[in-house]
Amino acid sequence: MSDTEIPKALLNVKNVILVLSGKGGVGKSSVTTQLALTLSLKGYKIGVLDIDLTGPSLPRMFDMENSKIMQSNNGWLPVNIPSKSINNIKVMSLGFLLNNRGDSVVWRGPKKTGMIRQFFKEVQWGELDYLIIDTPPGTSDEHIAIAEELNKVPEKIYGAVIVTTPQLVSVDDVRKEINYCEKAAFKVLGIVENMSGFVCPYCAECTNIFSKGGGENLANELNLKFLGAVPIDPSFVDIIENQSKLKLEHGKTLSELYSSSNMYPIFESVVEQIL
Ligand SMILES: Nc1ncnc2c1ncn2[C@@H]1O[C@H](COP(=O)(O)OP(=O)(O)OP(=O)(O)O)[C@@H](O)[C@H]1O
Ligand code: SF4
Repeated sequence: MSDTEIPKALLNVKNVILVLSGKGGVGKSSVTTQLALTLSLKGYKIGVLDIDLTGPSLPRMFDMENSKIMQSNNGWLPVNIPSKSINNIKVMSLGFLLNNRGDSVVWRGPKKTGMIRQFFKEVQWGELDYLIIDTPPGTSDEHIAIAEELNKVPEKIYGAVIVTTPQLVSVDDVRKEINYCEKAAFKVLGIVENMSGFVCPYCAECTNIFSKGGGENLANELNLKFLGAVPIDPSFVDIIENQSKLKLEHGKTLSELYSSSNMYPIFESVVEQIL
């Protein structure tokens, strides 16, 4: 059953960026948060929509696990990230609608499709420069629903960032994701190779645990932009998962913490290449 109603939630959204990966756990949500933070520090108004329905991880990554969505007369109000220094990122996630943190979402396809349509109709983003959508891994019911909604407003589709790890198994799955982008008429903005080597926190030596270069080779082969290699970096997990603790310990704001992190220059370069 298809629905022809224009996605009202995108009325004042200028551009939509999708973050995709063939496999789970390769760092899609982490890349989504880094893109959002980097773009916000450049002054853009950002929305982040977590469509990873069965594993919504953005509330944790933005340190907003206890947040709840408010309902207005016109729909759902997304939540501002809890930061004094960053006031231009709003987030919507199924995680905010669950009663308990540990609740699982075991839904069949039509229910997932219904929820995605509701996200595209109900969320009151207000004016946004970029809406970044974190998707589930692979090509599933959620991907079909996203493509159907976005293709009603093709002028808003900015493109897709594909995330992979360097190994061949992950890289092979990326080909399927690129195939999905072609079918859905999403421009591929480029490939990010995440977990590309491990940076030792003691001596800063980089060891290639999961090999290296798979993402870059694939980008070259398919004539796509290689946006950058992101190493496995314990400080990255720290910034993402322990924001409250770090802010308290160091007396720093989130923007100070993030802009002084090892990740910032890498994602600044990624963002420069896609803008
Ligand atoms: N470059 C990195 N360095 C260190 N840790 C990382 C890096 N990238 C991701 N991680 C960690 O790996 C875990 C998985 O990352 P993330 O949740 O972003 O993956 P995902 O692809 O979105 O997963 P899912 O398929 O479950 O949605 C997280 O704990 C995250 O903090
Ligand atoms: S990279 Fe160097 S400092 Fe880091 S664990 Fe290995 S030997 Fe030790």
